Formats: sequence, structure tokens, C-alpha cells
Amino acid sequence: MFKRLPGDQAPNLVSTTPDTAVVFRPAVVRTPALVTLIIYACRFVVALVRTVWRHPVACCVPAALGAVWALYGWQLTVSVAGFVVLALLAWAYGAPDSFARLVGWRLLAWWRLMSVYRRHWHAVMEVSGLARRISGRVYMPRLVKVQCDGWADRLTVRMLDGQAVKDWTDRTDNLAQGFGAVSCRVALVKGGRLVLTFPRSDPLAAPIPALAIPNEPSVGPVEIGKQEDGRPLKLKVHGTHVLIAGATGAGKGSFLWDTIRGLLPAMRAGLAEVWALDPKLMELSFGRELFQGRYASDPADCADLLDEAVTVMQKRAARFAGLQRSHVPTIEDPFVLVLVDEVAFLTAYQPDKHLRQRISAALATLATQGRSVGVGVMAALQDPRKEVMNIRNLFPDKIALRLDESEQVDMVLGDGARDRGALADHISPVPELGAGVAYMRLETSPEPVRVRAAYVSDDDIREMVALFTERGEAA
Ligand SMILES: Nc1ncnc2c1ncn2[C@@H]1O[C@H](COP(=O)(O)OP(=O)(O)OP(=O)(O)O)[C@@H](O)[C@H]1O
Repeated sequence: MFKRLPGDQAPNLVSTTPDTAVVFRPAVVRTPALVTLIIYACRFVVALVRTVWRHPVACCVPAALGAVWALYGWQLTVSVAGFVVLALLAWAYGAPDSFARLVGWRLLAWWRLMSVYRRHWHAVMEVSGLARRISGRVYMPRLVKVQCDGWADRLTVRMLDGQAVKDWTDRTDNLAQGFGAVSCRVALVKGGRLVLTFPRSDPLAAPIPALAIPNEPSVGPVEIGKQEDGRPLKLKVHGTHVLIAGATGAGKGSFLWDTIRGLLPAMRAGLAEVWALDPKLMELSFGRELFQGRYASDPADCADLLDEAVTVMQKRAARFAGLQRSHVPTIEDPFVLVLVDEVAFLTAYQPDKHLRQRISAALATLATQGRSVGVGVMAALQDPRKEVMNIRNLFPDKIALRLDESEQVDMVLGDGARDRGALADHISPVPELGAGVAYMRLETSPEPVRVRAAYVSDDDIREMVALFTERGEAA
């Protein structure tokens, strides 16, 4: 603090300009040692109370051991501590799931809080610009709690008043680097509170082999791979439409084949049919026996097949009107999934304008009216621009595999998806690392989820065809 002293010429004065009549001298207020000690003691008590409040278990254990030591001596203390450690080890070995849920992840969360997040919190907030300095006072976002599971650390954070989620999503790189993680995901939980997710490992790093064909016929969500937290990835196909976008070699075929594989028992039971449009004549032709004649590659045949699907849809709608509002698959009215590989060949690159318009109209009709009567569309494409696929917004569920440009991410997944952590343009082009890896945004959840589809090889497709045709021979 500086005190203004007009005309003062005493030594040790500070002047901002030479030869000026206005000079300044630091005004030093001496604080008695006792006051300083009292301030430190108060701070210590507050910190102690706050620590006990926040970490009651971690504080009670050493306190209880200390009490046993004081009352009964060190021998009993060591015996009790040893017994507790052995009991915990036995629990961890005998029932690892319940141990992890009730003790393990909490211990890890406490350790990560102390060793990483609280330790670096101030520095990371200041350097990344998320803390604010106003009139010399520092305002710091509050780290509310840390939770851990087998895959990631989740930090609940109280934003500063006036901060926007975008302030945080713009700094995910800073946060990840600051806390030594490979990535950071930001999600708003409720007004002013965010959850920052820092993965500790990546269950999607290695390709996933084709999953076992399910035993039960079902059109319910089909298991097609893994989510980034290691849980199974189940994709809803009945009652929705799915758009899959990815650069060449990104692994779009995996999503198509995994879906067919998951539906195979229902197809065998007559509860589901897959109709395939394969204008590139590469992807789906390999298993065309599975489509029972509902397969087309020539654009004119594709248009006919789509028109047929529209007719099925309209007849069902006329029958169901006033009787039922959602579709239940039966042998008479099976779930029909129209698979379109490289839909841009039909909607954008098709030179015959009439055919193009017919196909676009049929796809738009199916996408707007099909799902409640059991006709779904799953379309894959490389280029997600509006000129190429002007009905992409009619698909409630969207999947973005590796994309070439960052702007394409929001084109596929919707506005703000990339800001929320869907870095589809960062997925590795090396097939072992990145093929089949995608970000998925579902109608029911705005948060993009990172997933990997299992790889269905040619041999797996042959096995599926054999299993399916076996049914035909048996019938
Ligand atoms: N889920 C997966 N896991 C691991 N590797 C995969 C996966 N899916 C595909 N691959 C590998 O990536 C290669 C390209 O896959 P695929 O042909 O399905 O890509 P695509 O997106 O359909 O490409 P295009 O648009 O050129 O047809 C495959 O030959 C395979 O080696």
C-alpha cells in the first residue's frame, strides 16, 4: 500500500517520476506476533473442521487407532490395525465387486483427490483461465467431490457465478493436460454444477472381436460392442432411425454387420427382416442370403425396394390407426430394418434426377413415419454435408466414426457435440486403434458417448449365413 506525501524528501521514498513534487512511501503496519498466531490458529481449526466434515471415515480411522494406542498400548493397536487390513484383503479377494463399490473406489477417489486434483487445482484453474482475479481478489471454481470407477475419475465442480459451460468445454485440453489425463469430458448436471470426466484407461484401445450371436430372438437394443467405460454397447434399432457417418475405412460396416448379427435370432424367428440397399455393391453383398431377396444394388432397384418399404409402412399405419400407437413385432408384422450403405450414392451422386428425388422422398417418408409402425432405417455415409444428405436431422440417433474435419462432427451429431467432447476428427486412422471407434448421440441423451463396435469378419458373416440358411433347410 502506498501513502501520498506531498513534498516529502525523506530517504527511502518511492517516486514514480524523477524530480516530481509528489512522492510515495510504503506505509508499513506492524502486526503483533500474538495476532498473527491467533489468525494461524483460527485457520488451522477451520481447516481441521472442514477436513473432518469432508472426510469423516479417513479422519476417524487414525483417531480411533490413536485412542486405542493411548488407552491400551501399541501392541493392541498394531493387532487391531492388522486385523482390519486382513479383513479388508479377504473382502477384496472374496467379493471384489462389493469391495470396490463400498471401499475400493472411495479410497482411490480420496487418494486421487489428495494426490492429483486438490494438489493441482489452483494452478490448473489459474493457468487455464477458469479462475478470475477481480480487484486483486482471486475467485476459484470449487472442487466439490471426486468419484472413481474402474474407468474414470469424475469431478463435481461448482462453476463461478456468471461462468458458462462453454468456458469449460473450450478448455478441456488444458484440464486434461493439467491433471495428467488423456482427455476430459464436460457435462452440466444442474445449474452451476459440472461433472468433469477424466478417463484413466481406454477399454476401446484394442479391436473387439465379433460378439456371440444372442440366443433369444429380440429386436430390443442389440449388443454391438463396448462403451468407453467398459460397459456393453447396446444400440436401439427398433423404434428409431440411425445415421452412421465416417470417412472411408472408419469402420461403418462394423455397425451394420453387428446390428444384423444381433438381430439374427429375431430374423430366424421371423420377427425381424433386414432389407439391404448396397449401391457400392461391396459391403452387404457378402451376406445377401440373409436378406431373403430384399437386397438391391442398382439405383433403380434400390428405389423400388424403398417404395416397397413405404407401402408396407403405409398399410400398417392404416391397419394400426386407432388400435395401437407402437409396434410389437409379430410374424405377420415383423420389424423391418432398411439398411442403406453409402446413402449418398442414392441421394446426392445419383445422376438421374428423377430417381434421386424418388429415393430421397421415400427415405424421408420412412424416416418421418416409419418408426411407430416397425419400419426403421439405418443409413451409412461418408460425407455428412447437408447437400449430400439433407434429411440427416430426421434420424433421431446418430453415430460419428472418424471424420476428416472438426466441423463435420456437429453436422452429424448436432450442434455443440464437439464442444461436449465428441472428438470424432481425432480418432486414429490406424485401423487397429481407430476403426469402429465412434461417438454416439442418442435421442434420449444429449451427451455424446464414445464407443467401439465389434469387428465382424468375413468368417463371422459366413457363420451367420450358415446359421440363417440352416433355419431355411430345417423349415
Ligand atoms: N470394429 C472394428 N474394429 C477393428 N477394425 C475394424 C473394425 N471395423 C473395421 N475395421 C478395419 O477397418 C477396415 C475398414 O473397415 P470398413 O470397410 O468397415 O470401413 P468403412 O467405413 O465401411 O469404409 P468404406 O466407406 O470405404 O467402405 C476393415 O477392413 C478392417 O480391417
